[in-house]
Amino acid sequence: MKLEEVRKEIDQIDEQMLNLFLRRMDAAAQVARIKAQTGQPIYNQRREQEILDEVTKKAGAYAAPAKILFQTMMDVSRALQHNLLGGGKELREQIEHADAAPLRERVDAVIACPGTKGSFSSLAAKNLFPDSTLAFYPRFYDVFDAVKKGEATFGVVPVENSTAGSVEEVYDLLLKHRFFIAGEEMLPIDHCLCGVPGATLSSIRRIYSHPQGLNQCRGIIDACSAEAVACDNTAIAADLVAKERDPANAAICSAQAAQKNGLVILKKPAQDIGGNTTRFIVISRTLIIEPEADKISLSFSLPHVTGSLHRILSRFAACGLNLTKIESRPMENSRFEYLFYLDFTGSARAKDTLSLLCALSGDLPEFTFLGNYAARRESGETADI
Ligand SMILES: O=C(O)C(=O)C[C@]1(C(=O)O)C=C[C@@H](O)C=C1
Repeated sequence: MKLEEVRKEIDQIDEQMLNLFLRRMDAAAQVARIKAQTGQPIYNQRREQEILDEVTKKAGAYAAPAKILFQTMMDVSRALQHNLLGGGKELREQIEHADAAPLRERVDAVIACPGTKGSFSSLAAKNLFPDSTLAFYPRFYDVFDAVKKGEATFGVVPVENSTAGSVEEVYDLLLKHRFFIAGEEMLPIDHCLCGVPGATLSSIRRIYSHPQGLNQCRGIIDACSAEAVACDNTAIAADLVAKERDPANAAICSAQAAQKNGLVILKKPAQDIGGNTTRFIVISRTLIIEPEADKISLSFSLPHVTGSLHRILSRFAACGLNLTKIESRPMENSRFEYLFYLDFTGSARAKDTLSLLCALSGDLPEFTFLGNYAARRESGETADI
């Protein structure tokens, strides 16, 4: 057979398959109506397993891909049923009625930042909320606590760095509190190695910073043969070095934090890799979706079943949503079970995306919509505070 002839055959098969798929979806819609009348749940694991067992038995050499195909068909069938029965109604209402006032205009807001004046998070907060009041808390934990208690309207915390990777503690706190993400900022991070006046590169024996700062500046720590000492925050490290007045101590922090504490800069930039950039997020107890929001964050858990993550991701892809970040974190009180955290490009107000989110909220264990906000593609300026 010639290529053109085989392709003709494929076209015919596809047409038949498409018609059968449409019939299958109509049948699933009928099942949804019956389930609504009889009060049965949409997901029926036993029925799905029976179908998959049958497919595996009959598909011979193609058993594995046939299973993926049928499992995907049942995923979309369930999504249709959720939508028909108004699944995710609460989420739909929440998104449709979300506050849309821009962050920059919230002059009365109090912004919780980790560390002290000069911390990188506070520089990011100043860019995001130029006219708001900043309040400082020692640790990321305390920032989340301040937002939880209502002491602060929002919190600004780092989530990932281009050299050292994710700030796992912040992901864990976010997944624990299930706060919304209302915005993000990216900052070029130029670290300084600094000490008290009189300190030199050869007098340094201990270097204090947040573990992220230490990880981004391994080269200079090794060159000084110094001990790396972890602190809650880079600006707190600067404060500590200033108070101890020992020329053997140094901090890795921002130039602003060094200046504020009267420290001298021994090396700038102190980081190993150029273009060092950190991404920060704004955490909020209430859902805020600014008009230009184009990034969606969510989390869910998944059963340990072959292809379960792949199937979810393919549903996002089918909606035209591009995955920009995925993170898995261990779930509390369960061994080797994970919560997945995902960022996608997209607007939750777009019809198809909203339908997908609503369907997933009824379908996925522990599903949480974490927000829709304006993605930053370029680094912001490092503000002076
Ligand atoms: O048979 C059902 O109960 C259906 O809702 C149909 C169907 C399917 O698409 O085959 C969809 C969802 C259920 O989890 C099981 C099967």
